[in-house]
Amino acid sequence: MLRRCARLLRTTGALCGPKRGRSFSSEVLHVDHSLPNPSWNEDMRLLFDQFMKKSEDGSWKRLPSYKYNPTERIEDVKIFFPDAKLLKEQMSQAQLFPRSLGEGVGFEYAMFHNHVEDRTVCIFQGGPHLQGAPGFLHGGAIATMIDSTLGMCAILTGGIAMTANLNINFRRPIPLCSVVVINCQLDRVEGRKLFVSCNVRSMDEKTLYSEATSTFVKLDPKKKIDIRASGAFYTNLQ
Ligand SMILES: CCCCC/C=C\C/C=C\C/C=C\C/C=C/CCCC(=O)SCCNC(=O)CCNC(=O)[C@H](O)C(C)(C)COP(=O)(O)OP(=O)(O)OC[C@H]1O[C@@H](n2cnc3c(N)ncnc32)[C@H](O)[C@@H]1OP(=O)(O)O
Repeated sequence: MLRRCARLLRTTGALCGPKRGRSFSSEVLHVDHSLPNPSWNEDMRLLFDQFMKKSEDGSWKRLPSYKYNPTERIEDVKIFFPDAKLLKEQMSQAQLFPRSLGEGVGFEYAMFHNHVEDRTVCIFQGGPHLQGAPGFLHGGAIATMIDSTLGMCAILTGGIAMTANLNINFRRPIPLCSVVVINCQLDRVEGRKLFVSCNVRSMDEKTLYSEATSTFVKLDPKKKIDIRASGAFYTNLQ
């Protein structure tokens, strides 16, 4: 496993150190990171191909994923924000956390959604920069992917919502650089509350790594979100 991680670090160039500066070119904006790249191991590719096959009849759909929140989504979210200009800047400049690390060293994942069954599946290969206990994934990294997958499931089935509550049971440690499957479903809807749950299993489904339940709350258009509070963020970056 450690050898596999070392190979990953070499192929992705992570040992060369961090790159300086930021690029906001449209080329960077439009790279879909939920497609196979050289850092994906065989298991990841196999699962990806299996889900692409399942997507052929339209029951499953691959969810594209970018470093930035796609500004096409702005129509869906702008009713919640009083300042549309600031929102647009935020969505196109700030990076989505799970896509903010270099290729292969952090979160490699692809999600698929089934609209009929209200289910979202994420295939996830956690790279060497997500280490917690030696040789295993950090719990926060696991929580990030669980939250992201549950979030997609909630948003795609119920509309724009935020995580209000997240409970995770970590049953077994997840080996670094292994591939796991996060299986999410919408359990029920009560008013603005969307109850979702998931399990995280090994590729052969024999090992149950984690289980989680979560409540997402659909945003209320009457309650505006003021992102001016993150003004310091822009000052520091520029
Ligand atoms: C705008 C964000 C979304 C934008 C998405 C845009 C595009 C999507 C594109 C790509 C998506 C990419 C990734 C998608 C995945 C994302 C996953 C990440 C999601 C997050 O990482 S997100 C960050 C962490 N998240 C927060 O930062 C939330 C902080 N929080 C709040 O902002 C408020 O708290 C809020 C809005 C949650 C509710 O506030 P509110 O004022 O609208 O609602 P209110 O309090 O009135 O509650 C209404 C009913 O929910 C019940 N309720 C409330 N809180 C509860 C709790 N904790 N447990 C159980 N029930 C709860 C009440 O009991 C009441 O229930 P009842 O109706 O029965 O009385």
